[in-house]
Amino acid sequence: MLTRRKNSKRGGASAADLSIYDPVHLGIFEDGHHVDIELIYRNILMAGEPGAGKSVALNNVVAHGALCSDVSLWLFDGKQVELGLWRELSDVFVGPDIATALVRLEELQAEMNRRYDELDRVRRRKIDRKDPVDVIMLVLDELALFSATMGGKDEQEAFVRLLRDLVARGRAAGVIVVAATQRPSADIIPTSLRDLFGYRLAFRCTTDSSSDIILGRGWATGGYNAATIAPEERGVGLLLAEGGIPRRMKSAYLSDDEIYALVDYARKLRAGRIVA
Ligand SMILES: Nc1ncnc2c1ncn2[C@@H]1O[C@H](COP(=O)(O)OP(=O)(O)OP(=O)(O)O)[C@@H](O)[C@H]1O
Repeated sequence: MLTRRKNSKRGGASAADLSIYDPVHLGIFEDGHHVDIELIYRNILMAGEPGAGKSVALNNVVAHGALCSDVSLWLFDGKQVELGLWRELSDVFVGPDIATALVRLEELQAEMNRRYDELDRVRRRKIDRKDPVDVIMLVLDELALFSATMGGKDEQEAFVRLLRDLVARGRAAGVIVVAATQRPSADIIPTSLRDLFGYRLAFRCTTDSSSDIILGRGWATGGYNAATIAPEERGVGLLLAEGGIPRRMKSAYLSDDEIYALVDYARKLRAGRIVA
């Protein structure tokens, strides 16, 4: 048996809450279609210059996670304020503290390994909707603070090593990584890490090369270049889904008041006080 789900006080999803196996609404494409992404078994990287719209997009994903009866939220907030509104709903909240971040990532790695052992024991490849086990949504904002700013080189390298392992192997064990950075440079997002993200969302960048660091080499010369997004087009980005081509989209906007209302609602859902 896989671990029991922590959040599911009612023993399963009701019509009032969401599941991480449902698509996550991120915004709209420029042709007006909804951007609904399948985050289960995938990871997403968001990057772009300061003020381009990463936190707003991140909030959409965290909101979905918070409203799910099958998600544990692990929030790593290097700036302490971006994800702070969701803190009370999180199972784990890490501020700008590299030592704690490393301890928590090691715990998560151990949990992932344990889940793989159990899957192996029952001859399965991945967890699915029917398993009474939480999907762990690990949200990291701002990635660069953990991987390049705080702590010493050893700690930063350990952080990147652990993160790479979680992004590479976590999906089938129900670990989803959602990472954001305002520093799209090769030292923060090495290709070996970038390529593991099934979704990449590039908000406005200052250079063609930083756009390519997020999306992948060659997209800018092919006409998919986040440096061409105008500074005033906040929330506009290029979304690349594994195997596809980047598509221009605008993320849905959640005001602080809307986030507070969602936090209140999610708190009641998690306490089992709203049942369909
Ligand atoms: N989708 C959107 N619709 C409307 N306004 C938006 C949208 N996205 C961002 N904005 C506006 O841009 C501002 C900056 O966005 P956001 O905080 O998400 O940027 P950021 O990329 O996270 O910046 P930083 O890297 O400095 O944290 C928001 O406060 C909001 O006013």
